Order: sequence, then structure tokens, then C-alpha cells
Amino acid sequence: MDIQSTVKNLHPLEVRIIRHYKSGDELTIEKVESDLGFKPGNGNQALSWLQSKEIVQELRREMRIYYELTELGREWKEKGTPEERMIELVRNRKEITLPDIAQALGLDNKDVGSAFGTLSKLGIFAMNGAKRVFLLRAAQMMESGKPFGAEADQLFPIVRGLLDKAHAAPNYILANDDLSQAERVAIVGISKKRGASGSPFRIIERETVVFAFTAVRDELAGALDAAGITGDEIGTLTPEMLSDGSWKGRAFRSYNVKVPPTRLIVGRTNPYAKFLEDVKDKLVSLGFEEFDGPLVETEFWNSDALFMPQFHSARDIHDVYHVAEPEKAQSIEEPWLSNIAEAHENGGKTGSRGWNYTFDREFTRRLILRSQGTVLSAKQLPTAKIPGKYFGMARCFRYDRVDATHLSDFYQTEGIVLGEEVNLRTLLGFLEMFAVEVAGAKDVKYVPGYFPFTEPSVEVHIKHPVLGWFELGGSGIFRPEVTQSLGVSVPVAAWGIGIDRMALMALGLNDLRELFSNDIENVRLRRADA
Ligand SMILES: N[C@@H](Cc1ccccc1)C(=O)O
Repeated sequence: MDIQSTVKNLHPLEVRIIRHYKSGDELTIEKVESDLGFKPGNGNQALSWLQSKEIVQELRREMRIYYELTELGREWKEKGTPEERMIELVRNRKEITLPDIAQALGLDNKDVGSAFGTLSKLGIFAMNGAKRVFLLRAAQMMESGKPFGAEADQLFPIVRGLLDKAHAAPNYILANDDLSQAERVAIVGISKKRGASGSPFRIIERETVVFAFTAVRDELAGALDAAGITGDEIGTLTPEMLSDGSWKGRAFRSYNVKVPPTRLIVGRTNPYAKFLEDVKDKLVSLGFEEFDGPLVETEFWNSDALFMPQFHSARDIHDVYHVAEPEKAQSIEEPWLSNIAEAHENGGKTGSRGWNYTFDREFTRRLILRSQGTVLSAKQLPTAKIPGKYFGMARCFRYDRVDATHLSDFYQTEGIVLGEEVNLRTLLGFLEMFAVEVAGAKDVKYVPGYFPFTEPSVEVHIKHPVLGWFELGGSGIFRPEVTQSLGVSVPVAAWGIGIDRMALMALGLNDLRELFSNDIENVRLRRADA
């Protein structure tokens, strides 16, 4: 150990311990606090600092007995013990029944009865034929100013003294060693008589660590002496000290600029929530309007309106959760229901030949948890402005096996752009913004895809440093079967991007499940500003 630099970096509490005790002394938290007048908690702090510097070491652990003042004890200390209060009352009222005593003092009958027993045994109280309590030897007690007879003089002051002592002790706790034999007997006696729950003291057994100095103590104490460090140095100069001049003539503690500052844990937004907000802000700043909708939707809006054939295996790519109660919506709004039904059956007025099957108007009312954010886009079309730009953050549900890149509920950021001038180039521009600017991907791929509601369709894939290539989302230009049926006659570019997957990339995570982790340390480490 480098004695010189250790000496300079000791805290005054540590210095005082080193100087006050000798090698070979046994130290405990309580002892140090009471010998040196430390505040509660300072003993523990100083000894653990000294231990980490290997100036003290643990010698052994002992079970020790302590007595803690209970709530009741604190009340007794303030208002008086039942005995004290009863003597006072009877002295004033001369004669009074036990129930009246209980009522006057707010004590329960049991306490009053037992205090009466004690006091009559001691020859202080007696009861007359009318069951009224009166003071024996009243005159004598008045004179001496002491309500107690010889025996009482022994017991009551002990209890009173204990209450005062415990009240002054750190955390209302007295150590066994601090008490006289008579005091211990008194506590145990009261607790036995009143039962543990009715006692003014709680008896606790606690493990105490006994420390002793290591071999460096003497050398350190010598170096402290030589440096003139006493532990009474001023650590903090306060305005009061300046105005009353009490700093004069005192030594100051030297600064240690190498001490690492305490870690400040400030409150801040969850990084994932922040990410979602940032994406929203970005879209709003680009002139997008936000849309939203319920988690429970109909088959109609979730899929049929998007030209997904009702009983085709293509529908299986979305393993949807069904609502059990109620099973179906009451109705679907017209003319959308008929328009879409015709589009499926024969193309209707959309210029398509349709899927060529009989549209099931019962099935289409079935309630499900939405499986794609595109449901919001479909519902927006009938009232969309042209030109117009819309987005939504949609929590979606699919019956899926959970792994690093799949969750059974997830967020998509859905978007549509409507306008005469909209085309594939418009779409690719937005896809690039999501992949590069929002997700922060370096490697991006746009590949042809298939969705029943878009033509052409484009999938965007990005390369994650650990997970490799994965699909970020799907997109395309809505088919006329969708747009014409829902009252729109201009091109509509549409996309649904897995926002959780973007966050995975942007926040430097390797598993989607981490986004929803409640491991606070882990969450704190994430960059919220990504
Ligand atoms: N809804 C599609 C993505 C998509 C949205 C919009 C247009 C084309 C594709 C999906 O969840 O996979």
C-alpha cells in the first residue's frame, strides 16, 4: 500500500477511527458510532470504506441482542406509561372506577386492569366498596413529590429511564451491552407480562461484524500524525461558517480530484418508446397525417378489403387470432361491402376479373385481432385527401413462433401516399428513408415480393451485424381492386414496415424480446437518442 497517497485520500470519518483506536482493538458499527459520536449510518460507511482499503478486516460475526422501542414504547415515552398516567389521573380525581380510567386515558381495559394490579400490589392504589380506585398514602406521596413506594421506586424509574434512553438512541435501538443487568431484567419482565406484541420494547437478534485493524494501522496513524491530519478538518465550507467565522483557525480537507463521481441515474424515456416517438416526429415533419384504429377489426377490413381471397391459402400467411365473444360485427358499411364483394367475385367496376368465387358475407363480419397495419390504410381510403400522406403505428397480432426476429404481437409503421404523380419511384424513396435514415442500415436490398393487394410489390431487406439479412417490411402500389372499390382513382403507394425490427437495428440489439425487457440495468444502457 502506498501510505502517503492513502493518507491523503482518507475520509475524516476513517481518520478518526484510525486515530482513536489501537491495533488489536475490536471494532463494531455500534461501538464506533457511540465512542466517536458518529451519526447513525456513518459507522457502517466508514468501516466498509476501511475494509475495502484493507485497513480493517472482518474478525468474526456474532449474534447480538438489541432492544428496539416499539410504537407503543414511543407513545409511553411521550404520554407516560399506563401506571404513570393512572397515578396522575387518580391523584386529580381522588376516586374513579376502572372503566372511567380507561375511558379518560384512552387505554384499553386490559392495560388498566393490569396496571391497577401492579399498583395495588405495590400499595399505591386501593379500591373502595363502590369499586372506585383511590390513592393509598396519598398525603405521603404528595409530600415527597414521588408517587412511588420503596419497591416502585426501583422498577418505574428503570422503565422511564429505558424509554428515555431508547428514544435518544439511533433508530430507537439499544444494544444489550449498553444496559445494566436491572434494565435487561425489566425489559424481559415487561415483554413477558404484556406479550411480545403489547410490549414497549421489541427484542431483536442481529448479526454484528467484529472488525480489527490490519497490519498497516500503526504506519498509517504515524503518517497521519506527521501530516497533521486529525479528522476534524472541514470538508464542506458552508455559508453559515463564512458568516459566523467558525472556519477560522480550522484546517481544511484536501481535494481528491481523482475520485470517480457518483453515478447519477436520471429519469428518461424508455429508449424504444423514444424511438417510436422519433419515427412519428420524422413522418409528421414530412407532412404525414397520423391515423389510428382499434385492435379488434373485422375480416372485411383486415383482409377482404385488401383483396385477399377469403378461402385461399394465401390468407394463411396471416395466422389471425379470433375473438370468441362477440364472434362477429353487426354489419359492414355500404357501399364498401358490395364493392369489395363484387371485386372478389368478378372484379366489379375495377377492371379486374376478380377471384371468381362467391363472397361470404357472414365470414367477412368475423372479429379478429388485426394482423396488419394495412387495415388502417384500407379504412382511410374512402375519406383520404388527394393528394395525401398518412401513417400509423399499429400494434398487430399474429399467431407466430417467438424468436429473435418474430413476436406474436409487434408494431408496424404503416403508410400510404396518394396522388396523380405517385409511382414506384415515390415508394422506393420512402423505403430508403426507413431503411437508411431511421433504421440506420448500411446494406439494403429491394426485392420483388407478392401481396394480394399490391402490384408491383417490393420487399425491403436490411443486413443486421449479428442476425444477418432480414425483411424489414413489405410495400407496393395498391391494386385497383382495392382503390377503386374504396372510392380512390389515383395511384396509392403503401408500405408496412416492422418498426420493432427497425428499432433492433437502430438501438443495436440482437433480439426483439430485448425491446420489451424489464431488466432496468439493461434498459439504462441503451442509447435513447439513437
Ligand atoms: N401488410 C403487409 C406489408 C405491406 C403493407 C403495404 C403494402 C404492401 C405490403 C405485411 O404485413 O406483410
